[in-house]
Amino acid sequence: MSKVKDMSLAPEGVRKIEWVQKHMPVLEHIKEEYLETQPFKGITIGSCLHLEPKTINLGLTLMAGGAEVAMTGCNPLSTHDDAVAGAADLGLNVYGWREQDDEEYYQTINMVLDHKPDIIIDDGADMIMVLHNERTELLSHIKGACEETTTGVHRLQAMHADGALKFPVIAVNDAYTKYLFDNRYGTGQSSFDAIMGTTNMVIAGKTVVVCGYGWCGRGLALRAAGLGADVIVTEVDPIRALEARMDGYRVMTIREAVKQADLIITVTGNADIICGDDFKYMKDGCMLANSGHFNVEINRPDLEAISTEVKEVRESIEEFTTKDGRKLYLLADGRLVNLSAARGQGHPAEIMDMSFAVQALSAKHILENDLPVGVTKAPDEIDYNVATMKLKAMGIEIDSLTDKQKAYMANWQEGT
Ligand SMILES: NC(=O)c1ccc[n+]([C@@H]2O[C@H](COP(=O)([O-])OP(=O)(O)OC[C@H]3O[C@@H](n4cnc5c(N)ncnc54)[C@H](O)[C@@H]3O)[C@@H](O)[C@H]2O)c1
Ligand SMILES: N[C@@H](CCSC[C@H]1O[C@@H](n2cnc3c(=O)[nH]cnc32)[C@H](O)[C@@H]1O)C(=O)O
Repeated sequence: MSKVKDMSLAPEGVRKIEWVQKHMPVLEHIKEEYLETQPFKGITIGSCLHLEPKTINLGLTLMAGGAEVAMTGCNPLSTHDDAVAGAADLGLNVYGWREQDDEEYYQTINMVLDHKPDIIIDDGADMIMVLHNERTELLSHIKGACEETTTGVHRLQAMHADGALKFPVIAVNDAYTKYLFDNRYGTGQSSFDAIMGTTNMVIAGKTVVVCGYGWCGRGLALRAAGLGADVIVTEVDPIRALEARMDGYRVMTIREAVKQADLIITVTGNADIICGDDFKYMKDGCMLANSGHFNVEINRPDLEAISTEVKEVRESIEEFTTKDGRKLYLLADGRLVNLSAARGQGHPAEIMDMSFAVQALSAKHILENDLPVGVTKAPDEIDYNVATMKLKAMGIEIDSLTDKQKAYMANWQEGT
């Protein structure tokens, strides 16, 4: 069963899915293995992930392993209508279309839950919240869930601390082969890909402010500098602020940074990073984008409050004319620019290859182990497995420890 916008887009969707499959060798390897071993026979997996070709390939991997798979999107703007049509054509249950309103967004989450999933794969924890708040009759059926992103992990940890979480969750985000690559290099590349594609503007010579120097922020600052920007970082954590400074960026408060910015990218997972009077200090023409979470990092109502006119001047670009006559530009409604902008394609396939390999292996881990209720990291074995497969696919060989080296590392008596 499926609910998508236009099934005539299926051939193009299938073409795009086939393209990413050529660039996701680790997931393809797991798919072949699952086809043989059928770890998910008789199991239903429900996912709430950005619906685009790479995610569909994860769905196909789980289906190859014997699962009934039902998928919906985790963001109202990020679904690719051709990819979901292709997915439906290839036998997945898929519910979603681009530009859903809030009601439709939660309706399609419920459509997935109607399949009575045993395992949930979530991104941002919206599906897990619906399960705990509205579909409590399904809770006892759930064997566990995997969470894709930093903020989802934070929400679930907070939920567990309150005693509210009712099943085990694997924090896929916290695997090394996820955040070190996806959050850093993935967000760094795909955000600029989307910003440049959306605006058709140059980055070189611009002052780019990156708010938040976590794993995503590090990637964004690195790519901004590589593109020739003058990079400013804002932080609230003194250690990360210091790291940003020593990595070569200017560090200052947001109030100072907004005065100099040509482009501001928020990537904190926090709310109200740009709000209130911040908008009053911005230069005419300043562009605003978010690559963090939901649409709360840039406070749109506060921007509207100082504006006399708002209009879409180019696809995924809104122009706000302020009362004092400046023009400020908000990209993709302040939602994740790399996925929500019409030209956002999300992370490169080679990156999602690793993130989704961790997802596919973690889902199997949930089935095969009696995990405690709570949020746990994916086992190191999964991480090393994925890294080893990725290196192999890249044709890279590395050394291994000799017995003598192992003995030396385990020894505490030998000194100078
Ligand atoms: N766009 C994408 O594709 C993508 C990919 C991965 C993660 N994410 C999301 O991006 C966000 C960041 O993820 P991360 O892994 O980098 O998290 P992280 O925890 O490593 O980093 C977040 C940083 O933001 C800082 N911060 C918090 N409040 C701040 C404030 N008011 N001003 C300045 N800095 C502040 C924190 O101190 C921290 O250093 C999360 O919401 C995550 O879910 C998006
Ligand atoms: N659902 C929330 C949460 C942030 S999504 C951030 C996650 O998106 C994931 N992501 C980035 N690019 C892609 C992609 O192309 N396909 C699927 N997921 C992606 C990435 O792993 C990251 O952890 C929201 O939309 O606001």
